[in-house]
Amino acid sequence: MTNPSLLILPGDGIGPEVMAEVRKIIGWMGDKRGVTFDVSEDLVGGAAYDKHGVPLADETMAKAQKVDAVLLGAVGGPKYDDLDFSVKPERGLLRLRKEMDLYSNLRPAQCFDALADFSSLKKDIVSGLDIMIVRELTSGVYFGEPRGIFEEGNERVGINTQRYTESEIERGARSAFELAMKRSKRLCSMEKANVMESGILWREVVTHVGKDYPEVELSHMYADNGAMQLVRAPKQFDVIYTDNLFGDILSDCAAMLTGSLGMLPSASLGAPMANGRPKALYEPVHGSAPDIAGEGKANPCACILSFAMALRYSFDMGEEADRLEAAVEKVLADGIRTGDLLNDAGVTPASTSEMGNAVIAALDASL
Ligand SMILES: NC(=O)c1ccc[n+]([C@@H]2O[C@H](COP(=O)([O-])OP(=O)(O)OC[C@H]3O[C@@H](n4cnc5c(N)ncnc54)[C@H](O)[C@@H]3O)[C@@H](O)[C@H]2O)c1
Ligand SMILES: CC(C)[C@H](C(=O)O)[C@@H](O)C(=O)O
Ligand SMILES: [Mg+2]
Repeated sequence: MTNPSLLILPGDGIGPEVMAEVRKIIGWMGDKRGVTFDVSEDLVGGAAYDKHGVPLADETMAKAQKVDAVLLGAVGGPKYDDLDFSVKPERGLLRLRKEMDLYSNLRPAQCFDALADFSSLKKDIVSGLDIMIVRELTSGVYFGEPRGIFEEGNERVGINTQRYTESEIERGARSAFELAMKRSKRLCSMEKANVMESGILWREVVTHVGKDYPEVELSHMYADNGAMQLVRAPKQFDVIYTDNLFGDILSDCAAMLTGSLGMLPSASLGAPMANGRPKALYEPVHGSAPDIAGEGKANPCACILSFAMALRYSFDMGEEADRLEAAVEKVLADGIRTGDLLNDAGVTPASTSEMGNAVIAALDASL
């Protein structure tokens, strides 16, 4: 049997720093669990632009299409702010999502007990929180045409188009309903049907798909209210299904419920490949964090937990994923924290690599 294959794209800023900790875990799995991955590595984002003049080389795209799963760190940074839009680092990530057709983006927000005190919200509001945002990832205003900056009379106009077909809404909805079936059978769909035609269609299609899942309790909410409800009473939600842009914003918002953006993993899944595994890319929800890049301060948990999602969703290794998640939880419970999870100036934060080493020690202790 061939080993499962992984393409690692560390990217920019703190991307390579947090990915180094995932590499340690991949090594540990080979040494201690007899699970070996065929790992290749390549460039994405600004790092790819520096070498190839594009944020994702065609060869890298082709490799991503072939592997069982892609792990991505983060892209972007101020160095690239003035680049032409077509070669900005973020375009590399968007190309991967679009060409791999990764339409279902799972962004879980789970508040570990050890961090309940650390959230900016009151402990009883977030403690025990475990929600899943399903973000449609390959359409909507991120990709709709027409788009661009055009001359209009004596000024310019910037245009982006929110566009959704029924089938795009439907396939994402099915993935959200399937997840709801495995969880507590509650799904809340968020759009703005009060002001957007695409929102009206969204609500209709999701309602229609819901007829195939009679056990799932479906509700609808305007996305602005959804943002407010997420900070008012987040535990009312289980699975949330929403569009590309609302999902981007709502998931950053949900991140703070867990204590830090440095805690939120994600899985971007597409249709099954010939081997039955879904096309997949795993990445932390956070970006390249230019304000702390290069200082060894980044929290690697989001990237490590993204790898745990890869074990679960791409490789059917649910027990190994549970073990890794439990190891992260133990490290946090033991009080080992990077700076984003500390507010006591008297405590020295763990570095990125100390945090990764602590996870390895917790994994060792779990055997
Ligand atoms: N998936 C991605 O690659 C991705 C996601 C979001 C933003 N970006 C890009 O990253 C760049 C910076 O964007 P931004 O500053 O708006 O968002 P960001 O997520 O990079 O940072 C926001 C804040 O959170 C902190 N933070 C983020 N991740 C952290 C971690 N792991 N540990 C500790 N602190 C962490 C940062 O220090 C910063 O203060 C931009 O170029 C943006 O386009 C990329
Ligand atoms: C970097 C950017 C393209 C990306 C997005 O907007 O989708 C990011 O914010 C995310 O949340 O993954
Ligand atoms: Mg985002």
